[in-house]
Amino acid sequence: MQETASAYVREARRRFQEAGIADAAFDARVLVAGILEFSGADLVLRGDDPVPGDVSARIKAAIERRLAREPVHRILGRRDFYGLELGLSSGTLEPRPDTELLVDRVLPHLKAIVSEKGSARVLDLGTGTGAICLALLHECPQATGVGADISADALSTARANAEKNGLGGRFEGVQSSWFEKIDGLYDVIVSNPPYIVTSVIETLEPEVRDFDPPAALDGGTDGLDAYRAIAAGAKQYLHSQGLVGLEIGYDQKDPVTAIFLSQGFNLLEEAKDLGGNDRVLLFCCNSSN
Ligand SMILES: C[S@@+](CC[C@H](N)C(=O)[O-])C[C@H]1O[C@@H](n2cnc3c(N)ncnc32)[C@H](O)[C@@H]1O
Repeated sequence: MQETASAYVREARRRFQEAGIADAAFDARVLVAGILEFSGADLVLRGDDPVPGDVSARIKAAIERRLAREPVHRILGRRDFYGLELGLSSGTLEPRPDTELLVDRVLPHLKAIVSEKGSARVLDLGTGTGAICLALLHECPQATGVGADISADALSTARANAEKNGLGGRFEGVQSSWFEKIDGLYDVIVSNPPYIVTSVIETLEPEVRDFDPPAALDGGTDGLDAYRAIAAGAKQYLHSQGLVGLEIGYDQKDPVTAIFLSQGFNLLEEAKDLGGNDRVLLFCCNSSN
């Protein structure tokens, strides 16, 4: 085979299709372009340039890893989220496009708080790569944030992502099980917690089941453990006008709402993802409680 980017894309696409990988053509392009650090346009304009031997070896190894069902962005070690490039590690979930909806919905509230108070504090529980908190801080330069996670590996990745994106001065990583090591008051608490029912995890696609860390997926026997912990603690760490923004599983709107109502919150907003599934809930404090 002639060792050019185009030839590697064709080979990867063919082998991914033969292996039954769903988005074979897309994955082949993203993987090969990602290793070459090519844009989509580069792939067309420089597709017939010879690929140096060391890079060829990396492309071949990456194709084998994808055939073993490792996701493309995990192989590349990075993924874009809300316009930021985030590094990934074994202790982090790969941030999903659906989670950008949580940022979309929280952002106008965060900006309103900043225009009223001049600043705002964000707490991201289960921060992983730092995705949600860093996106909010990037969009809102007057805000500062704490990203908390139980995983030391995730926190060191989140801190590195903050530095890499010029947000290191406004982001602090704290190793904590939910609120355990958290101090102070926040204007916004956000979380995309683990919410998969434990018994469902083994039925997930291998890309998720075998490569996302279990602590990022496992929500306990009914998938709701994290929401109960967050609802039970949130009021103590929120300013009176503060809000909680959550990502949820497609079938969790009613039980998560019930959990937060039982702790004295009001449902402020709900949003569906592009697939039409319930995905985001925003709660505010109920001042009568
Ligand atoms: C679904 S991932 C979300 C990661 C990131 N926020 C995102 O949206 O891409 C859930 C995160 O919660 C963390 N986590 C799990 N149990 C936790 C706990 N008891 N306290 C704090 N974080 C926890 C996991 O390590 C993981 O990083």
